[in-house]
Amino acid sequence: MSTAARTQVNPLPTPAQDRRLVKVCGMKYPENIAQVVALGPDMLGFIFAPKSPRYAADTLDAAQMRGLKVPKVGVFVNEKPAVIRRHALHFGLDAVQLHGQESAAVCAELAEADLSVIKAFGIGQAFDPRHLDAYAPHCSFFVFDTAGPAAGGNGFAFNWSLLQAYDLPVPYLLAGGLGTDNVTQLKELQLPSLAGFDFNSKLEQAPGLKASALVKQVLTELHG
Ligand SMILES: O=C(O)c1ccccc1NCC(=O)[C@H](O)[C@H](O)COP(=O)(O)O
Repeated sequence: MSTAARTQVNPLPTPAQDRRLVKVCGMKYPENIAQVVALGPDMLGFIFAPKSPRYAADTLDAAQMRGLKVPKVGVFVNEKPAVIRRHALHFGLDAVQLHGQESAAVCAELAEADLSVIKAFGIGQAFDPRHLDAYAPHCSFFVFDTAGPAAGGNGFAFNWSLLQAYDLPVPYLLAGGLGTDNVTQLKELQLPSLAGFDFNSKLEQAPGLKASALVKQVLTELHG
């Protein structure tokens, strides 16, 4: 019999009108992962983009990852589908978040390989939902993040009111510069198909190391 740890499978959460989902992204260290999981986020994100200071492939513990009882989202930037699938298998990822210029065809290929796909889009001064039509059939969620110098983790917000134009059926997470300074605004935010929030650099002590007190504060504010 194999001694390899079996993978805990966690379906992505279902969006609900009265409860915004909270994803804590950019987790890197096993002990910190255990601390944050204990606080009850809806999803955790792990960065597999080599240029990121949150690059996690070398620090994660695969056995811990496979046993986590929270949906695990691997974040990739313009990575080859074969590499994405290898990481997904090794770390027991439940979903992949594509944070570069990946095509709708790449999303379809990964979805056909039984991975839940989250496609991220960087938003600058304008937003046209028609650019997303081809992605919709293959994605469980979108992420709308601030366009900036880095692929992600830029730490500042975009003009959220641009999302009033959103009219697709795919639920989305809002990202970019979310933290304890704007969580009260987030709580009141009304936007079409908004499912939740993706927190990252503003909850950190150092890149990839989340401050439990800050994570707890946003979870308490949003979930009570
Ligand atoms: O966080 C990173 O370092 C990163 C690097 C490359 C691609 C994506 C990355 N983060 C993905 C996320 O989902 C972040 O939560 C999102 O960009 C928002 O980050 P922040 O502005 O720091 O809140």
